[in-house]
Amino acid sequence: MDILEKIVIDKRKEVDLRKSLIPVSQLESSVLFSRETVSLANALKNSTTGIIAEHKRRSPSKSVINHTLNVQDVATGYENAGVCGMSVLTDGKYFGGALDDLLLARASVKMPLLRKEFIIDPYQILEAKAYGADVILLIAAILTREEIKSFSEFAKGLGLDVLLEVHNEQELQKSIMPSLDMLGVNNRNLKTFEVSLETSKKLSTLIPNDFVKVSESGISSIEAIKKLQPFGFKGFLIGENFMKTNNPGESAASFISSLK
Ligand SMILES: O=P(O)(O)OC[C@@H](O)[C@@H](O)c1c[nH]c2ccccc12
Repeated sequence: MDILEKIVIDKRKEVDLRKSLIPVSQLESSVLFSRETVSLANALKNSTTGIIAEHKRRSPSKSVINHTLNVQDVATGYENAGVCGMSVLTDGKYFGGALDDLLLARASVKMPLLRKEFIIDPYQILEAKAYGADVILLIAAILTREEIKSFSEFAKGLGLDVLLEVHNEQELQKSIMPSLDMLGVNNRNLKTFEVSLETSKKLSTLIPNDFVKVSESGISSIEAIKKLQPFGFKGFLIGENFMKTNNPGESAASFISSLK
């Protein structure tokens, strides 16, 4: 069994437990549920830098990245750096995150927030909204075409943007549909952890131009971004490169100023 399969098995158990403890009606009556969302896709379209900065404490591929920072400080630092949006990992077991991280980030900033999660059930989309997200991630590798369609339409109905993540041509072909706002190419294979920016370049030509193209993972230099821009990428999701430092906001700020 590969790591992605393991994560999904654990996630189903976790979601069943959450559902039994917090009913949908409670999520729907939370204060943030009626908040008006801010579009990440629009922010990326209007930006010349397009950085989406991530809060990630650890990962199955790197183990500990940073366990000492306060998520509110990280969020404020990223916003001041001028990023287009922030990705907040909410998976606990494999990434050391929590839904409360999303809530705390929301309390600190106005910029678009992405709930970074292994979404396998519409309940998690309601949670995303209730905890202050503006965007959800859907991962093609763990969903059927029918699920991608129904989950993305459900999210759109709640005012959330949808970022659909693919890693190969087959995942991309099954996923293209109008209810998605952004198509992300993950340069990291979630089954083997291998990282190659060539994956973004290879798949870019197959992504129709009506989607905002995002390149995800393994980006650690300005040169990498300069190489990806000619392939039509408008968004760049960066986690470890910022989170491995003592001050992710400052590293994002200096990264963005050298990109301009
Ligand atoms: O830390 P990196 O290599 O800059 O990567 C960030 C982000 O792309 C990565 O965390 C990610 C991309 N897709 C995911 C899906 C689930 C968990 C994590 C991810």
